[in-house]
Amino acid sequence: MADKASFAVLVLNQISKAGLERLPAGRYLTGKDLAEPDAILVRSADMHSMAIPASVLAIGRAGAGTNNIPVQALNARGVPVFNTPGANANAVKELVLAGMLMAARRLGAAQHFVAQLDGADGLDKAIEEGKKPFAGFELANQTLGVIGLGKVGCLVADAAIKLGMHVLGYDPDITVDAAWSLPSQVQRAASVEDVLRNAQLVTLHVPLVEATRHLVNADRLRLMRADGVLLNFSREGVADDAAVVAALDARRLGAYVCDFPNRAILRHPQVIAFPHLGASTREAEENCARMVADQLRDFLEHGNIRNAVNFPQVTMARESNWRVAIANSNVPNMLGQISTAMAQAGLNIHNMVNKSRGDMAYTLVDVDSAVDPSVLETIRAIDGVLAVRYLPVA
Ligand SMILES: NC(=O)c1ccc[n+]([C@@H]2O[C@H](COP(=O)([O-])OP(=O)(O)OC[C@H]3O[C@@H](n4cnc5c(N)ncnc54)[C@H](O)[C@@H]3O)[C@@H](O)[C@H]2O)c1
Ligand SMILES: O=C(O)CC[C@@H](O)C(=O)O
Repeated sequence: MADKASFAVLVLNQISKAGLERLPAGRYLTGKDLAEPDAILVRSADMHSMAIPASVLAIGRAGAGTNNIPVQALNARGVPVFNTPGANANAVKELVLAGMLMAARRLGAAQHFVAQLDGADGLDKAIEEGKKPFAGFELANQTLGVIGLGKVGCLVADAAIKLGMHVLGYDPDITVDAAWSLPSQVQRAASVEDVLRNAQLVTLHVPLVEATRHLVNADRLRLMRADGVLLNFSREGVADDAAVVAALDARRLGAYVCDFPNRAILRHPQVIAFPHLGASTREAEENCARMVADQLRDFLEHGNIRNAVNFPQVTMARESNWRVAIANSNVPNMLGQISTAMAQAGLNIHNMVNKSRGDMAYTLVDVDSAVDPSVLETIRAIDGVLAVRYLPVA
């Protein structure tokens, strides 16, 4: 297999020009209709039913959630799925703050009331009389529960503390970096139930995976205060929306703020819904596009893996002109077999890095001379090897 002089990148959603510009036209072809792409750039397009061409070496998600991508199936092909941790977190945080304020002060209904006034004589009286139903509550001194303390959850927790709120956070897998980034005032909850029982407002910031599907269900909703506010900026499916509507109708929940409208919640008077707007700011779209383009390029040209959801972080500075990148199952004796194949072909290993994550492992090997295609075929034939790429410096 020879070095690839150029790469074709299929673009499934609108990706900011700020990112596409980082794939230089001389080496990259980007477009919506490419038959045999080397990579795919995507935002929220559902790829589960898509036939992903065999030519695809990587997927780049300009955003955080990857539930629209068939990651398991791509594992079997040794294809990394990159995302952009934190690149849109501030945009989501700001919309969560807006959602909390809209719910606390009934701003949507109040604005609707003003919009339908006809401006006739007696307007001032109509305003003063009409505002009575819109008296709300202040966020300061309320308790906000944050479920999921990753990039978004940590920013929301920090902003809430700055607004004078008490914050109760829950994340069984919080990273050390995330924990360090949290203000010391954030209290640690023992469970989802603990958060729901003790917070007036509860905001969800977890990925949608099988373990988080209907994380907030009918039983758990019963733990919330009758005037409580639930905010879902995670994904449709993290809260059971039918159960949420039942709780709202039975006056066991005060309001639901949601970024994923569907038939169950549409036009409900106690629902404040946005059209999946969390990440839709100019800044977030540019941040995500730049980050994903850089990661994709580093992988396509050098085999480096940064921020893949299904592979370990593996980067190695280039010290030789001949690099082989191998994705394999995380099983014993893979490195032994790979290095034996290289040694038998008379190749001297200059530098090597191998890391694993769950079922997946990834190896970068720099050698001191050119690699014959037959060596790559030998490595490709090893049981457990999923993908092999040769990346000589052009
Ligand atoms: N509305 C939008 O436009 C928008 C924008 C960005 C992200 N999102 C959604 O928000 C999610 C979170 O984004 P992020 O950037 O903070 O991701 P992140 O990966 O930085 O954080 C997710 C956190 O959730 C935690 N978690 C997982 N399962 C949990 C559970 N059962 N209970 C508690 N915590 C759990 C993880 O440990 C992690 O810390 C994304 O996966 C995406 O679905 C939506
Ligand atoms: O791309 C978008 O517009 C939304 C992205 C957002 O849902 C995410 O998970 O990052």
